[in-house]
Amino acid sequence: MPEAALSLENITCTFASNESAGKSYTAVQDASLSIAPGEFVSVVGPTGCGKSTLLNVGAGLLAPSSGQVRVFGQVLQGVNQRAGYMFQGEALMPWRSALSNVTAGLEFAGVPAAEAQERGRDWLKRVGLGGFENRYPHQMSGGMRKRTMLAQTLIRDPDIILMDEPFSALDVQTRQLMENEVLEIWMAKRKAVLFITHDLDEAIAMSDRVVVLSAGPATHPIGEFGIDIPRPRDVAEVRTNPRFVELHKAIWDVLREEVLKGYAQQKRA
Ligand SMILES: Nc1ncnc2c1ncn2[C@@H]1O[C@H](COP(=O)(O)OP(=O)(O)OP(=O)(O)O)[C@@H](O)[C@H]1O
Repeated sequence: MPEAALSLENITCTFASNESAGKSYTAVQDASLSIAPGEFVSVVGPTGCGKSTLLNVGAGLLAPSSGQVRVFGQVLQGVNQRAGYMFQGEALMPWRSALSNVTAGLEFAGVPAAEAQERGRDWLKRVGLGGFENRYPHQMSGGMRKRTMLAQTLIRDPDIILMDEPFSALDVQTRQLMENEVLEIWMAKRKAVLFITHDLDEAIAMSDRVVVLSAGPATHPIGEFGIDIPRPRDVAEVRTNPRFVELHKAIWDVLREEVLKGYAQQKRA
């Protein structure tokens, strides 16, 4: 079997409880998940189940209580340098222009300013923001800010792309445009992607494989579905494909109960 780009092996994450001293909460328990080079994998699960926790472990931003992460076969220690991470919220620096936000990672890595700027302009064009280099985050729409974040994530050409509900704050049309753009970029580069979403339609439309997580506590994968719908795909059109409808039903059968459990837990909390 070829070496996985990213492999989470028997990950458990236990946090000290913020509410009651001395108590702990095991968000994730014995979760294993691996992504092949070039594979697009989505993880879906009920709200609060531990999706971001798993992604943070894969990014090397959170050390698991037990288990290990391998990146192209090497045990991960510290931050995952082969990965680019696109966060759920707004992560642009308000005092920097679009261009300067996009080039920040290159600057920090010591790339000469002229080269960084050239690559930055090129990436801004690729995400449809040519001509908006000098806009500051507050002068951009939500979609433009997300495009800037996408360029910021991809400019370092990471081998692994980690995305945490990157488009959840966008309106449906902008969201579909951006999903198609991400697919187009991914088709050209074929990097390993771990994509977190609570939106099953988005997961199926984008992915090679969809992994379903159980409701927390002690979240772990409970189902895995290969998405055998031909590419290239248009995320809006693919939804009417009979295979899409079939897969949606099969995955929802597994996910539905977990969503209900997650919802009941949130109401109790
Ligand atoms: N640093 C922390 N300390 C304590 N508890 C935490 C910490 N990080 C996460 N948790 C808890 O772990 C659980 C999983 O959180 P996580 O953010 O991974 O869920 P999620 O599935 O990404 O949520 P959402 O769908 O709302 O984005 C939650 O109950 C959360 O409160």
